[in-house]
Amino acid sequence: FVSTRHGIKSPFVVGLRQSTQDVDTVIPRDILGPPEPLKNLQIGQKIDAFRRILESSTSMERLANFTIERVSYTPDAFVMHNFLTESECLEIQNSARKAAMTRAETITENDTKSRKNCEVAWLPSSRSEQSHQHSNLIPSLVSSVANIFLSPAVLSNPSAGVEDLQVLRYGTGGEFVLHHDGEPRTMTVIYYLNGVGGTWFPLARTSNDVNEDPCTNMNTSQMDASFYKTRSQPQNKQSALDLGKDFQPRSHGLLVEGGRSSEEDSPINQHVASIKQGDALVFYNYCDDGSGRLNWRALHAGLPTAEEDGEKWIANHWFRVNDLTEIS
Ligand SMILES: O=C(O)CCC(=O)C(=O)O
Ligand SMILES: [Fe+2]
Repeated sequence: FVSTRHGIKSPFVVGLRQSTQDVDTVIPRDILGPPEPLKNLQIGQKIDAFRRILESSTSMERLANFTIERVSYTPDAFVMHNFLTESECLEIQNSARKAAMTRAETITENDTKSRKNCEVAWLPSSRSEQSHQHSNLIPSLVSSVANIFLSPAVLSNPSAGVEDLQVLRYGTGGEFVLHHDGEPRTMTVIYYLNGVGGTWFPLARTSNDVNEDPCTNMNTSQMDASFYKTRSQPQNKQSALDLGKDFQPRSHGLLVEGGRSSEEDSPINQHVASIKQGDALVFYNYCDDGSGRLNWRALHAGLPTAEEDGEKWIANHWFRVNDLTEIS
């Protein structure tokens, strides 16, 4: 991802659709979603991947294996099983504690209730900001994720980048109500740092069978249009909540749930994907059909943390393309 800083020009002419105005489609398809071979991965299929880990005790590099599994078609969503080691999960938690955690606030103005009982710390993503005490863990996660999940066109877009790592600690009952991660966050990565999950996508399609699509009975083009009317900042929270009101976790959409021991356990049903400590979820927030529109089906919530789960620790990495028009 370092190359984007040097401004290698993309060969594509791209531009983001502006608010609700109709403009000609100028974004090629297959840029804002998963590249090959992830694109063609079916639900239930896995591919093997690896990343380089620097062992801090020995300063030796080793390759760590993990698997990638598709968990939803719309939005495109994947779980990376065993992406982080336990000690890496603890390192991130400890760095967040040291950085001092403050009450989490969402980007939506005048809205303090979207996130409840949740604290946040931001840790630098860029290599140059790593202090001597810090390992290169976070920058190395950025490169691994970017190289696997971003298309060549996004990787070479000079305005593409990643935000600092946002670490969240929820207490019992802590939650984040239904929302869309919003513009210009093209891709979200959620790292599960202690095995507690509860991330729910009510509108996700997790089956090849169209009858099992939670949105079959919806007028999807109208949904698209109404989402578009309300997506401007501050996000209209009520309209987001309304979109999920007829649906239930475990029966509709996709629930990314913690607590089950291993990926070998067969899931309860197609609406549930199990994660454990060190797993990560990757999903795409834009449609990849050339329209440049946000995908309203990427709406999601962090469900209230159960008492028996105690704390829930996750971290978010938001990859973004700040200005697709820049390279038009
Ligand atoms: O808590 C979760 O599981 C999801 C968090 C989330 O969606 C966010 O922080 O944007
Ligand atoms: Fe989110």
